[in-house]
Amino acid sequence: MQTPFYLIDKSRLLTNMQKIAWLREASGAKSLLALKCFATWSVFDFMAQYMDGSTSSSLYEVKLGFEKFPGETHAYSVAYADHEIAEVLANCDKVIFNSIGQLDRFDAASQNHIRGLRVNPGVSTSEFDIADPSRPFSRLGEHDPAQIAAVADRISGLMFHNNCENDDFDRFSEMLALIEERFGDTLHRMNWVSLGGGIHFTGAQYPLDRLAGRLRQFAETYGVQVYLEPGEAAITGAATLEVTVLDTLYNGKNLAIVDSSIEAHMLDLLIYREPAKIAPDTGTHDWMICGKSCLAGDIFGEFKFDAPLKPGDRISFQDAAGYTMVKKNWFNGVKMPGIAIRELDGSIRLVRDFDYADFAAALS
Ligand SMILES: Cc1ncc(COP(=O)(O)O)c(C=O)c1O
Ligand SMILES: NCCCCNCC[C@H](N)C(=O)O
Repeated sequence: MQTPFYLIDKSRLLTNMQKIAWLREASGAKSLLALKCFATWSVFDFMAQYMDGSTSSSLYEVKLGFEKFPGETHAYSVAYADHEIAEVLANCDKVIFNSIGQLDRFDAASQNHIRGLRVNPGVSTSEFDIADPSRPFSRLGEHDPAQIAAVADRISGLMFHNNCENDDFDRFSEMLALIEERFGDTLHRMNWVSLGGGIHFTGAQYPLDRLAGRLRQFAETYGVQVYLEPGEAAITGAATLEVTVLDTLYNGKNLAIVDSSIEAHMLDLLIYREPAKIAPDTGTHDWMICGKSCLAGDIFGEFKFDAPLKPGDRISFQDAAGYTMVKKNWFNGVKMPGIAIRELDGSIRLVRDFDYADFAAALS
């Protein structure tokens, strides 16, 4: 198969899916895939056997979830436009407005729909200012308990999303306690509550049983159906980006140029200034792996290999599912990676490829 391509490994995906299904069984909490993180719909039918549906950040995502991900479809967006709302409502089971302004604006249009409101509790676990939903002056949700209580009879649910890559159960629990303290009265008036994404509960060491107990207790206290919106937790470790070395140079360090680009194919890493990962990253030969775009800093990272790299060598970058395929772009006209799936029986099939016509069609 011609590189570059993303390779989704269903057996790795299954490990996460089984934990998600266990959590639902043990806690009653439903999990909806956050399509902003992962929207590769060829594996939606597989994931839907373990998850309860999908949630979205836009009209197009909600349509994709409604069409391709069996189960419930939640609609959320930081802001809907007037011309979008009818189509949004036609493609969802619940709509969650980001602000009271949007709830008011679309009050008549959404009157016969199940409606919710995003609440910003003012605390988060994000270590990145750019990804901190509770950063100062955040636009992500309403924060004033009195104003939220005043519209409670027009909604039946609340959505909180304030965790970010949080693998610390105690921190999650403490933040939930703050939410209960601040918004408890309104929570008692709701039928459902989404606690968003960002909880790394599929991690190897995560105390899943404690999370299940806490979610069940929360649901019973307020008499609500709890939802989670895992993105990363659902697909972490489930895909690689497969690339080939095209050329090597030496400029104080060993450099290998591959047929891909971090800016075009793993952009999230560049945004957060994190290196890519390879496994194993051992050996006595140190190499910097670079992308083929013109960006001087198009560098995947520095890794260890057993032997010097040479043109034709294959490299797999790990963890290439979340916020990766959804952000791929046509910078420099670098060939967009295809998408392949490794089935549970080990066979690999290419489900999408991109060519010059796709590049040309992306602009006009
Ligand atoms: C409202 C909402 N739900 C869920 C998620 C998914 O978060 P994660 O991929 O960290 O689990 C996000 C991330 O932006 C979000 O904003
Ligand atoms: N690995 C670097 C941090 C990633 C942060 N992901 C953010 C997810 C989402 N956009 C959010 O805002 O919670």
